Amino acid sequence: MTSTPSPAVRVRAVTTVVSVDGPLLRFADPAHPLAALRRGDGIVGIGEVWRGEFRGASRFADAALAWRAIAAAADVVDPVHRAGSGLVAFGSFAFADASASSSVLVVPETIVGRRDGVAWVTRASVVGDGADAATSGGAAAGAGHKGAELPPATEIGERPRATLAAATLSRDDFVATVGRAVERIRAGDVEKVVIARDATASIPADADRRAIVTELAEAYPDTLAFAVDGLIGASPETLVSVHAREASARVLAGSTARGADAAEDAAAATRLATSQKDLDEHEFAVQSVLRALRPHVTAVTASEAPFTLKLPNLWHLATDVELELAEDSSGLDLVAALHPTAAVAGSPTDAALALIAELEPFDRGRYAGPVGWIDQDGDGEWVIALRCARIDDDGMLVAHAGAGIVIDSDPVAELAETRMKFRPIADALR
Ligand SMILES: C=C(O[C@@H]1C=C(C(=O)O)C=C[C@H]1O)C(=O)O
Repeated sequence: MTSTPSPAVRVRAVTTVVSVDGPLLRFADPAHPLAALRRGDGIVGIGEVWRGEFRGASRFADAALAWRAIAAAADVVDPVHRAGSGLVAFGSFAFADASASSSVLVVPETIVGRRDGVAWVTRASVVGDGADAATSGGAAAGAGHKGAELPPATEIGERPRATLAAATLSRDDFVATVGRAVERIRAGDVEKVVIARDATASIPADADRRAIVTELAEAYPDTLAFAVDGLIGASPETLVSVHAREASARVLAGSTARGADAAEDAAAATRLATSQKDLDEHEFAVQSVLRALRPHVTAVTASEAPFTLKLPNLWHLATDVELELAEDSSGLDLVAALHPTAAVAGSPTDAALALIAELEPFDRGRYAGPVGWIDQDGDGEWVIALRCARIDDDGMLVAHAGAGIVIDSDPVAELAETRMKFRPIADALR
């Protein structure tokens, strides 16, 4: 089931300082961009020298193990020492253990990165006996490193236009499904469950995917704009960000639409911050994160009360969590421990997952799964794949949006909330 790398796969990664002006996405592949960007900085990847694919309940553990082996055997030259320099794999994981979607880690052949005014290029290749085992980048393997010069940049093409249409679950079906979820909560089966619906669109097969990432990044500057293996989005929710044994997470749960004018907007934020339903829903999510992290950390602190996070489409209740990592825990270990949080599954987790599998008539794929990157030290940045769409090679696009359902949820209000959560993708295609 798993393509575990043989210990012989040895990756050499050499990072060099370069000078880069303008959007990093110009260096990415228009058809298969790899990117993790915040306010224009971050990393983009080109090509592929190694890919691991993982499935089933052990996908996180298998990926963490595979990455440990790759990182331990790697030969890394990194004078830059910034988040995202050196050896890096992009990753995207399926939401459900039983998903038909595989989960992936991908080491690009080239990474162009920029942070705090410093830019770099990393060139990776597979060396030694494992060179034949590498994936599509095999042609470059063993061929020695190209120079540190930047890969070719190309102008980002026109943004493809398309309209998102409700898919498996119509709006009415969603309202009915939320109604059933509320009944099950009343019956005591779960405390909270996150119910999602799907929507599709079709873009030209040759559309420049980078244009969608660019639009998302510009419209939602406080998010991580990502593109990994066909999954493109802008997530406001940091599952965990790890740097030099310190980690942070941002828990979001509890949402309301932005107001039409300043007064209404302020009132909406106040209502959210004082709504017992939303505060309860938020507390489930925070507790699930703290519980999951405890075995992996030596210290953890969360803000006393949630704050209201303002996004262009929504207000969210948010709590930031800061932690110190125990020795030997990597970003992927934390991801494995955290997923699925109550923010995207519900509480208690197992009962909520069973109810999602029963009530949602589709496979979430990688929606609501972790997406991000990891480096040779286990550092990295992982967000929950929200406000995103999977775009296949033929241009078929599938997006999902969900809402946390608790005992006094109003199904019609939850439908409205999912509409707001589709907006980043819907607007990026307008
Ligand atoms: C499930 C989604 O969002 C999650 C659910 C939220 C909620 O129920 O209030 C808020 C933020 C996210 O944790 C989504 O965007 O699809």
